[in-house]
Amino acid sequence: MSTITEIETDAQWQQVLSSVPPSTLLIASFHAPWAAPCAQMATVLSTLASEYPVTEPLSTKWVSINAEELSDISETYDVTAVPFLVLLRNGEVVETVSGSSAVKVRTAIEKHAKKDSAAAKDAGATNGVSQPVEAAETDPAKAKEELFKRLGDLVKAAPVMLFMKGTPSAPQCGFSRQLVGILRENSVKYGFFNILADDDVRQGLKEYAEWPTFPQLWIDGELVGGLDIVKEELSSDSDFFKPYSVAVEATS
Ligand SMILES: N[C@@H](CCC(=O)N[C@@H](CS)C(=O)NCC(=O)O)C(=O)O
Repeated sequence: MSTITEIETDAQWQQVLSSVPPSTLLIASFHAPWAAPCAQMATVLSTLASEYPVTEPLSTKWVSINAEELSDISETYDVTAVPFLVLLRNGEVVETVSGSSAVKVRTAIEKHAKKDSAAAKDAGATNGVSQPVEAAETDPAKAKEELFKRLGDLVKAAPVMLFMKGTPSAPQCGFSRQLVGILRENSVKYGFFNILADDDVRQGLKEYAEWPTFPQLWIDGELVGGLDIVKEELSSDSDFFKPYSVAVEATS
C-alpha cells in the first residue's frame, strides 16, 4: 500500500528526483490548501496510491507539492492551476493532467504504472508480448471486487465523508447543496467526493451502500443516509454532528 509524501523543500524534491529508480513512475500532485478540488484530489490519489504495492522494485512513488510555497518547482513543470498532476519517469515528464477529473487521473496513472510488476512480467512471458493482461478488464467479477475494495477505502477517507454531485463550493444538485448547507451550519469537518467526476464510483456506490441516490453521508465508514435521513437524525438529536464539529466552544 503506497502512501503520499508531502514535499516540504526544494532540496527534498531534488533528493526524491535523484533517488527514485529509473523504472519507477514518480507521481507528483501539485495542490493549494485553499482549493477545495485539491482536497478531493488528495482523497482520490490516496485511494489510488493504496492500490499500488510498496515491495521493491517500487512501481510508483507518490508525492504532493504545495504549488504556491514551492513556486520554483511549479514553474519548472508549468503548473499554472491546481490540482495539477505530473507523471515522471527517469526525471522526464511522461504525462500531465490538469484539473480534478478522477477518471483522467486514474487512466493516466494506470497507463504508465503497473499495479503488480511480477504479474505483469508473468503475463508478458506466457503471451510472448510485453503488455500485461489486466485481469479486471476481462473478468467482471474481479472488476467489481476491485471497485468495492476501492469504495471501502473511499468511504473511510475521512471520519465524515460526503458523496455528492459537484463540490461544496459548486454543488450540482439541490439535494447536495442542502446537505452541504447543513454540514456548514453544524461546523462539521468533512471530506467529500464528487461522484459526477467518476461514474464507477457513482454507480458502484449505489450497490455497495444499497442506497440508490446522492447525496450520501458516511460517518466512520458507515452509511448514515441521504438528505432526508440526515434531516431526521438532526431533528431527533440536535447534537448529532457534535463529535465531528470544529466549532470552538465558549468556556464558561
Ligand atoms: N430524497 C433524497 C434525494 C436525493 C435524490 O433523489 N437524488 C437523485 C437526484 S440528484 C439521485 O442521486 N439519483 C441517482 C443518480 O443521479 O445517480 C435524499 O434524501 O437524499
